[in-house]
Amino acid sequence: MQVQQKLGASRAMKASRNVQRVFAAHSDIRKEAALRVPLDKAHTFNAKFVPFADVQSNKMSGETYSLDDIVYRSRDGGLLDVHHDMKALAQYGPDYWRALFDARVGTTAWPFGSGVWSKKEWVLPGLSDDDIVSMFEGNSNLFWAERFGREALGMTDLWVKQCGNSHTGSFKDLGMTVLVSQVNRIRRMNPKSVTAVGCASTGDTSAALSAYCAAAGIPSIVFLPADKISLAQLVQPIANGALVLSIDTDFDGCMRLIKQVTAETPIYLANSMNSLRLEGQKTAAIEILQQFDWQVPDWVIIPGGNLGNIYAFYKGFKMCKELGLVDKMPRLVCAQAQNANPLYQAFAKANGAIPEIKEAYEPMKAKMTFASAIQIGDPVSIDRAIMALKDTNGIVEEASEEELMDAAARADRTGMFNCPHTGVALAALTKLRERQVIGPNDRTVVVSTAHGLKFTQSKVAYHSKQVPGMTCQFANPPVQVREDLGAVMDAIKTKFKL
Ligand SMILES: Cc1ncc(COP(=O)(O)O)c(C=O)c1O
Ligand SMILES: N[C@@H](CCOP(=O)(O)O)C(=O)O
Repeated sequence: MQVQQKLGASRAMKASRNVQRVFAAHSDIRKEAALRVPLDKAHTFNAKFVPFADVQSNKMSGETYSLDDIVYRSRDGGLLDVHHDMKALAQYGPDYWRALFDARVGTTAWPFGSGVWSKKEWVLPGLSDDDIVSMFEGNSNLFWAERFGREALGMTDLWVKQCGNSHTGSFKDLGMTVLVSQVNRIRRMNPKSVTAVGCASTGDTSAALSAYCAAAGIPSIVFLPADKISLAQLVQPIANGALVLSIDTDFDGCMRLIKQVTAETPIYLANSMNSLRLEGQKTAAIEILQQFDWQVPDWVIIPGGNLGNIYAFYKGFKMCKELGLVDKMPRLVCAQAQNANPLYQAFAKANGAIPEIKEAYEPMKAKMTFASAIQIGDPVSIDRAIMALKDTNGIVEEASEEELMDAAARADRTGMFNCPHTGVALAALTKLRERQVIGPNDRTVVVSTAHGLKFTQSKVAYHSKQVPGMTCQFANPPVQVREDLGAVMDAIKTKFKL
């Protein structure tokens, strides 16, 4: 044991040195990366696709696919998962991995300046650094929501992980860098294999896909439900040069179509049904642990739509536990909008008994919600989400339109600028605090999934009190004033009771 610890520590020091930039006479950081001393020539890390059912049952059937294969489903039509050689990773010990990941944070060394690729050995270990398409995504801030926690919820240890403070304004960048990098490799090996990359989207996936494809010079195509996404989201793929199809259906309809199109053409599927995406998204969980100096929070609350992200978080936490970087798992909460809540309905029907959720589950027709990016009635990753909840003693909670808008607006009053989906998570937290499920001193992380600036239409409607049937109790409408000192002074006196 001691020998392993010693080995771990010396390898960790070596690992830290490995991160340093080579500062050759090149201005190109890709070339610098090629000159870097390899981590360990002997390493045998590798990853492949396996049926998700094998992961669920913890029994490998022997059905596997290379990550270079264009395959989204197992032989029996089930989901796939990216399976890492955990034995090879375990040879290096927790000190090694912690030191390596910590040493890479915030560098400009290619590709480790990215929060995703700083964990490359756990993401896509076989990918050449040169195939990576990255905008140094990740490393998002995790901040102490001191005033909101204290005043609104009586909490001392509330944190918000700002995954929306990212290149295209949502957590989707984390998954898209991985997927587009892998496509880049596949196209390099066989240029005719993938003509374009496509997705169905409620706005954020399409923004991330089109940006990463544009960075790599790969054509992209996005299927959007007409009139159901925000203007800021719509303009992103347009600006990045994607083929934008605005389709007269909802997200679930777009998803059905893209599945058919990608099954019949050399268009590669970029939705989270493709498990490559989740390999990038899982790094946000590892980052949270790293930001807490490898301490595990009690709760992590995640807004859920297509339900890939909750599984990605679970997988990130689980890998850290399995490889000994931490000693427990947080409890996960999936927060859904009441108007698009198939998982919540099943959870309620099963009286919270997670093993019974699958039987109780029924897809639904999702209704309009301000949390438009999670207006999804038939989530592709339902089985993945159930596994994540089962293994973490998880909970599902819902938020009505008024609850989610109020929660976002109330938290905004303490300096945040939340998207409605983060509002769903904050409303779920409020309910769990009211019922004392989450305690006043429990360390709790709310995952903020998108930037509020992508959803200004809903905020304007709320603050103008233009939402039918909603009190908008935290509205702060602008005061219209004439260009006149007296009128200005009156407005100030009224507000501050001068
Ligand atoms: C802003 C935002 N929050 C939350 C989600 C939910 O993530 P998932 O679909 O992985 O459950 C999505 C996308 O669905 C999203 O775009
Ligand atoms: N909110 C998503 C919906 C699609 O989810 P995905 O993770 O399966 O791509 C979006 O922004 O499109």
